[in-house]
Amino acid sequence: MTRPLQAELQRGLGQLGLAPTEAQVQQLLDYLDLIQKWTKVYNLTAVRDPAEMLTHHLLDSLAVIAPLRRQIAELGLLSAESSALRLLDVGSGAGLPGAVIAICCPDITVHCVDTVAKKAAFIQQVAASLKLPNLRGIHARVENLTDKYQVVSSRAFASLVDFTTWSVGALAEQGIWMGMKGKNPVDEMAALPSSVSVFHVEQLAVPGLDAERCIVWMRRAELP
Ligand SMILES: C[S@@+](CC[C@H](N)C(=O)[O-])C[C@H]1O[C@@H](n2cnc3c(N)ncnc32)[C@H](O)[C@@H]1O
Repeated sequence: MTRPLQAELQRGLGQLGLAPTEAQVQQLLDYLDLIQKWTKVYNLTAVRDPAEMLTHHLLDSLAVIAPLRRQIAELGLLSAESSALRLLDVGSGAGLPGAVIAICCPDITVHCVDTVAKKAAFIQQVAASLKLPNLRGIHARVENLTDKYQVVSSRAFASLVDFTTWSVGALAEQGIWMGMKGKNPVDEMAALPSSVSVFHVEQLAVPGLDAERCIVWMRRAELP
């Protein structure tokens, strides 16, 4: 990782109001290095340019950290009884946003599921190399998972209907879905079944990225 990119990351973190430790910043930089190294062999992501990887992948994923922490606090998802909050990142690919969340939030247990074995193996490699005991890669279809998670996230995965339908079996009773999207996906939200309720659409500003981004927060609809 070159010095200008490091400076750009620090600037972006500041703009997002994040203050990770020095060790976490180093883990974020090492994570980018690992993606670049593995992408040469395993084609983990279409983005190859390091500067583009920083804005389109890393900063884009970092933009959800503060909103995620806010939702967890507001909804009381991290209660005194549960020692660690569990988050499932669906169709995680190279670990976006799952690995970034695991680095920035050591108090969250993050599982990244992907149908492609080499992608799940990459996550295991990231966990080992960066010494992240809270990160795990799972090689599976999300539809087949039965363990429960308080937060189920996805980025560049599928329509909101498919995302929620395929992952509902992994959502804890009081859990929430965090769908990362570009433009406000009005049509996708309108197509959601009555069993899913959107409780907040949150606009995001990603440093260095001139594009619309939002999070669609959803949960199970309360039955009448
Ligand atoms: C376009 S990639 C997005 C990767 C990453 N989230 C990102 O933002 O760069 C979508 C990923 O979903 C995975 N995938 C597709 N269907 C899946 C399923 N049913 N269960 C788990 N993963 C799936 C694919 O293998 C692929 O890695």
